[in-house]
Amino acid sequence: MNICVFCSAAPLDDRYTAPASEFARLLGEGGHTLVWGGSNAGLMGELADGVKAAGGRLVGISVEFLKHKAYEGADELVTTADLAERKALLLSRADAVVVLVGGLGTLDEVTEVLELKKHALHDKPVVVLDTEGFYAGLRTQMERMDAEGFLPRPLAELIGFADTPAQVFERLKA
Ligand SMILES: CC(C)=CCNc1ncnc2c1ncn2[C@@H]1O[C@H](COP(=O)(O)O)[C@@H](O)[C@H]1O
Repeated sequence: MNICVFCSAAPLDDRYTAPASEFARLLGEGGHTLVWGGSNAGLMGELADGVKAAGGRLVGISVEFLKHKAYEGADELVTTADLAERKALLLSRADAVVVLVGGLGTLDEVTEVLELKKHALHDKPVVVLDTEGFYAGLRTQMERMDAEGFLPRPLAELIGFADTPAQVFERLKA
């Protein structure tokens, strides 16, 4: 399976990096391909290192203004002209999307994927690894949208939440 992962480009505390490394190991050992932003920065770099060490394939989709931070050692590295093109390519190369802890870049990416799914422009599974309850606030906000009629289809069809890396793969049936 080609699994697109959105996650932080920042160097993070062990309580965030350890579950991400476990996720990377399961992805690689499962014979999957990581499709990601192609950077060596922070958690993105650690994720790629973990997948590679576990024998997984790496497909990086970088962007012109960040290509100086591109990960060396990807099996395939594509550089897009801008962020919009990168987001489109990340999704088109994926069978499923997984969201690890992240900041505004991650939020931008997952929001776009969910908006496209809302409009039935794709139907790929989207699963959040909710490490340390990091996404509790976002989840509460989305549940309120769901409960109060802001979403045209049930939230549970758009996105799933997992507490552990193993649960992510159970949800993806991968
Ligand atoms: C120090 C430096 C120049 C880092 C390079 N920074 C980046 N390199 C590659 N992808 C990025 C970068 N910043 C944001 N992104 C994209 O946005 C997400 C990370 O943004 P954030 O840290 O969550 O907000 C990633 O999924 C990635 O696809």
